[in-house]
Amino acid sequence: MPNSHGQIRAAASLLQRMRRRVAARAVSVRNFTTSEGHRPAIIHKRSIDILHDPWFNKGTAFSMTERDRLDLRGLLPPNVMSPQQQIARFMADLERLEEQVRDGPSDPNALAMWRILNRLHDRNETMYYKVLISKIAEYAPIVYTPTVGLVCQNYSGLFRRPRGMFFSAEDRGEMMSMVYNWPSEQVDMIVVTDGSRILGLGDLGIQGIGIAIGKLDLYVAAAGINPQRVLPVMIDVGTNNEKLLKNPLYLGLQQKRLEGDEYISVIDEFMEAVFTRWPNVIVQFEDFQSKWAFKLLQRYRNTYRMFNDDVQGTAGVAIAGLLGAVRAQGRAMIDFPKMKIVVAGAGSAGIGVLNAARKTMARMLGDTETAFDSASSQFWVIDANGLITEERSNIVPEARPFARKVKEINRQGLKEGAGLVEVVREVKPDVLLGLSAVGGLFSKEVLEAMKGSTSTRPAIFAMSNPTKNAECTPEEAFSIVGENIIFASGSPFGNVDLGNGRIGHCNQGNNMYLFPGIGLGTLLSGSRIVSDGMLQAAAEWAR
Ligand SMILES: NC(=O)c1ccc[n+]([C@@H]2O[C@H](COP(=O)([O-])OP(=O)(O)OC[C@H]3O[C@@H](n4cnc5c(N)ncnc54)[C@H](O)[C@@H]3O)[C@@H](O)[C@H]2O)c1
Ligand SMILES: O=C(O)C[C@H](O)C(=O)O
Ligand SMILES: [Mg+2]
Repeated sequence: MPNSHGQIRAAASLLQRMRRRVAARAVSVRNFTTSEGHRPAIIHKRSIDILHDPWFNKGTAFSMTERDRLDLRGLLPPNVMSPQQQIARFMADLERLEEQVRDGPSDPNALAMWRILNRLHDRNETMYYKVLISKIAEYAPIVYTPTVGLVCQNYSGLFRRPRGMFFSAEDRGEMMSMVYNWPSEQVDMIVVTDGSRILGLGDLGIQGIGIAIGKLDLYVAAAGINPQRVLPVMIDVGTNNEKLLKNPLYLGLQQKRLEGDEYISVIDEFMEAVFTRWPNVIVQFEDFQSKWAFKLLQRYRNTYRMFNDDVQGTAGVAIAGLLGAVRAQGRAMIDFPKMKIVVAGAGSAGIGVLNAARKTMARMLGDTETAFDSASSQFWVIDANGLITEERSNIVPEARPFARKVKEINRQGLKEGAGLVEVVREVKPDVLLGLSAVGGLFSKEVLEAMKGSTSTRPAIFAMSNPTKNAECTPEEAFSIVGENIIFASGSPFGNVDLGNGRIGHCNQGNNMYLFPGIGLGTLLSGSRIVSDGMLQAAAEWAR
């Protein structure tokens, strides 16, 4: 460090000279980053370094002029390819596998497709997003749910190049300077996870970063966010997954998760650091176990531009689906508060949906306290211990507003802890919604019971992810409950052939249809926070 005025002046002038030299080496290349060719990009790299930088690499599509100006001549095969030719060459490989996946989805083939796409992501981001956007319906299930679940489960073995940032419990006190290690001056969108509840797959520790990467891919592909301005983040506070704790190849901290104030202090430090460097960033919390999801949302929602996708994004998509179901049942929208809804799962997702649905119903009923009470009585909530009533001991505070009154359910012939089949039989709901992470929970008996629904078109939303964790498949639902049902699943399933040219439609109810728009809307509007009203408006507009 300089310690006298003379040394400080010398250091300052050296810095000046270095800055000028760097500026002189910066090359302004027209038509560089965009295919349309009207936005110049400044790049402070030359030669092989450009080919190794996925933000700027264009591979064989570098024109001869660019090759000369960037010292690339001789570093690439001589034939200049158009971006279209490049994509055609790449697709030949991918489409062969795609056919196999279409003929019979299998984990190894889906993973092989993910590897090919991921390698392109690491080489040439511009081309990667062009490919992704061109076939988003086909490739979203590869870079996102369900294949991303498999990727997270195998992340330590699949890891080749880092993507995003890792903050660990070991980095306490360092995060404020660490954020400046990220190469991008501007970041618009961060998706952060602590890996504690990845889809329905449980605690995957550091391997959960895959989910943040997959979500941000959709921000770029669906919302048009600049790929240089997105940042996937993993906060590694340990893992309680015994298999990972014992695996010598596991890439995260091999210690039990931090709890209590220690845990919160890590997340606080991270939030302060990222909002100091990028005051306008939006932070999406993803796949935090429920006990932290609610607490952190309450802690930050009025201070920072942030939201929790599992609590709020899921709620928005579910409300859009529920309002769509009212319409599909041929009822007036104002009938929504009359719907009887059974929800299996009272975690971050289930409670998020319940809160938002209650709010929407109460608003339709006039937004009074009585309206809230009356709306609450439309829900029957079941968790791992059965029907939640006021008699439940150790009830989580977030579930309390939805606990059924004992007298009331006694009249229905139900009691605390009643099982799902019993509840469905007695309630005869219009909607059965699953966010339990339990594959097959909507068993034959449960679906048989749904045949007693008082609705002409009962709705079944099996929203848990990934595919194996879905509460039932569309085939099961259509074949057991009947052809008139309205069906949605969290992970993608194909439609069901009902014979005689009729199709049972499988809709997808996944927060992917909401979060890119929420992020983009927040960014464009310059809103200081992400309010419930914004999510509500998005849900009602989406239906
Ligand atoms: N489709 C979507 O957009 C979307 C969004 C968020 C979460 N999810 C999925 O929802 C699932 C749950 O997520 P979460 O964060 O709420 O998890 P969580 O672990 O916090 O909650 C799961 C809930 O299900 C309950 N449960 C467990 N076994 C049950 C059973 N046999 N019967 C009834 N309830 C049972 C638990 O008691 C708990 O209340 C996951 O699979 C996740 O992938 C889907
Ligand atoms: O990631 C998804 O596919 C949806 C949701 O956020 C989940 O946690 O399951
Ligand atoms: Mg999630």
